[in-house]
Amino acid sequence: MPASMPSPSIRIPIELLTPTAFNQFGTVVENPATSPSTKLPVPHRIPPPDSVPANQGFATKYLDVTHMSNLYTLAPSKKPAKAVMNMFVCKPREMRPHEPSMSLPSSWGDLDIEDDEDENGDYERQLLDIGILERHPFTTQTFIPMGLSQQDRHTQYLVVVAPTLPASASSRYSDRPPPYPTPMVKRKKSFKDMFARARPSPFTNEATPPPSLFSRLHPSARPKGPGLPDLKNLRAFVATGSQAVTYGAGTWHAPMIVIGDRSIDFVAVQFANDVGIEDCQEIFLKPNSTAQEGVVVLVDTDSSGTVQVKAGVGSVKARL
Ligand SMILES: NC(=O)NC(O)C(=O)O
Repeated sequence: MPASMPSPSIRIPIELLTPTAFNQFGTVVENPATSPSTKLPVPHRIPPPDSVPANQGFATKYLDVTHMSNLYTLAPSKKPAKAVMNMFVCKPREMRPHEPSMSLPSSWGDLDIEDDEDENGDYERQLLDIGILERHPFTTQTFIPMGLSQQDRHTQYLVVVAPTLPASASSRYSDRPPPYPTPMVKRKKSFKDMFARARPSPFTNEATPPPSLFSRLHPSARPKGPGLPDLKNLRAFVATGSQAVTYGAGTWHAPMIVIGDRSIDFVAVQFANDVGIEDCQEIFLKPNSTAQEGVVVLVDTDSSGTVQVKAGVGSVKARL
């Protein structure tokens, strides 16, 4: 893994965190009955998880609300992982004042980057520089905020994620790729075994290859591939205190970002084996020589400090 990669000058708008919008990166855990997503048009909703009555009728139990994966059996060290819960107490980030720039708008979503005022002219736009991304190739990671309500408008958090570039597009930055889970291919010993892998199979009617280890995982929990982050398609979502988020294994993400008045305590649930490069891989984003700035999230807040949604579902005058 290179220590850094060149980054374009790019400005990212903020979107509403919804299960559908976050789908390719992992899952959003929230109460389906009170989720802001219930107000979205039907095509933007994901069916709620199955539920059953529990606790003698005093609870509704939603089943399998997020999908965890432990892929450490594929790690080079073979050191087994254990399930861990860590706590991250995340301080509010410093931002810099807005200034016009020649930076490109992100290639995802519509964005009028000059639109920084409401009808009363009292929105404030600030700039948040994203200088590092990280991923956990062998595990999902779930961040659960504590003590923050859905109504809290003075403190919110951002989830910043990037798709993964194809490995071929990443090779020019790296000679030695860092460890990444790849399904093991067992060596076949007999001709029968070798032919059994041919498709269409001479021995069965199967026409499709056997399912890989990853296809048995929920799509949100599957590893995203060994490549570097696709910075041009980076996305930034604003979450409320009633939402937890699970990053799929290997999803490139920024360290948790708190916007507002106070720290947020998160419990983070994941697997870990204490081998540094297998647990966490980081990459620094260095603006390239011609870039005026690097990767920047545009953070618009109203007079109460509420982060405004500027792209994606619910962006038109949307409020969380
Ligand atoms: N996401 C975040 O804030 N941090 C991590 O993922 C970590 O494991 O350090």
